[in-house]
Amino acid sequence: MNEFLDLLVYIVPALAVIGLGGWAGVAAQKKRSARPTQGDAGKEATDSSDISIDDDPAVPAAGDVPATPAVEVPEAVTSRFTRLRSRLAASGSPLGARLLSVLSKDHLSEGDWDELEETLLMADLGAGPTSELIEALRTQVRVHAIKDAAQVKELLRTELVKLVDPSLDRSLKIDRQGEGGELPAVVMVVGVNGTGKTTTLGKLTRVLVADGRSVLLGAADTFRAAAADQLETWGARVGVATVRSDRDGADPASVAFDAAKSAKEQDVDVLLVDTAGRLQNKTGLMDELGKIARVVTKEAPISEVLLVLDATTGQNGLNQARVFAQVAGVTGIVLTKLDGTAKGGIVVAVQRELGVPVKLIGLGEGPDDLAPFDAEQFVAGILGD
Ligand SMILES: Nc1nc2c(ncn2[C@@H]2O[C@H](COP(=O)(O)OP(=O)(O)OP(=O)(O)O)[C@@H](O)[C@H]2O)c(=O)[nH]1
Repeated sequence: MNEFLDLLVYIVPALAVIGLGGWAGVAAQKKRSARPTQGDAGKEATDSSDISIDDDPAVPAAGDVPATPAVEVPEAVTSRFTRLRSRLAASGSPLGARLLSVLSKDHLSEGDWDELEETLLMADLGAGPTSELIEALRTQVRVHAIKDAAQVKELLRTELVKLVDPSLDRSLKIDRQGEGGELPAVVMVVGVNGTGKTTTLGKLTRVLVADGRSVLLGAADTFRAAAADQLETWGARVGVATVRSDRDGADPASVAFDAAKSAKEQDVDVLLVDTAGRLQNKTGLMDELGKIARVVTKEAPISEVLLVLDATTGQNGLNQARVFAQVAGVTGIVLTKLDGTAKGGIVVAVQRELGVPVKLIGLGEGPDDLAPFDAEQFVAGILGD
């Protein structure tokens, strides 16, 4: 459903939220199926004896049965927007405030321009975009003799939005595939350790479920023992099953294959595949990603490969991005941990570097702290609007 984020255009202005209208837009659409068929998913056999589907994720272990159903309803768009927007503003405002305080001076000295440059570089905007922005601002301020602080702010907003590039297609490819829509969409997350891959998939699961889509999770992170449990817990909270191996260190490609097979057999709308964190310089592990993708593709083409990057890692994140993009065919970036960092400039740097758009941003550890990326709203957040 390519309209996933496109609908932001219509809904966000009314909500004035950092792109959360995208979720609302999704919910407004007619869906092929309402909820995952958990019971059915559980009945499906998988090829490998040690790979299983938690057939009734919403039901807790015996002896621990609560009186009320355990399945949660994801937080409503209207109640999360203020919280998320203020987080982005809080993390971005040191940058915005510093830029504006310098630009609002009557006369900008060479020292002031240097300070601006330094501020932008420290926000991880990257050398190229920084000099472009400084150049554009210098020209405009000089030519139009701009002194008024409000005018300066608008100028800065326009130039920053240009750099972030609102024209990029940021829609998530989560439509069913195949000529008659007989195949599920397959979304895979990749990235180095601890960037927030599992958490992002958990949050995304909630969004898709709230949207009325049936989802299956594939725990192909067999390296970290707790990763499959973590994913399973995320799924269980919203009644989504997880295909996983009961054996630590199992072949991740085998789990991914079984997940894809089950997703197809169960006719779910979207399969989300988690992968283990891996350093971009470990060739064997990077090759493993290719293998996972190849076996999944035997069942259904991969719709999205999302590279999950920790926004606080700066230049190092860019190095990771380059290698993952080459090896794993990344189609979108998820920038996590944007709460609590003033390094939002990485959005521009990573998009330029890869030619791949930032599609989602993580703004906290909470279950609903994920938002579609929107250039204007992001810049507004940075400027502390
Ligand atoms: N503040 C903040 N924390 C986040 C965000 N996204 C994830 N985290 C936290 O980052 C930590 C790592 O998240 P995981 O989802 O386990 O990361 P991972 O990439 O799956 O980890 P590996 O499988 O070990 O590679 C957890 O403590 C998450 O709660 C975010 O947007 N903001």
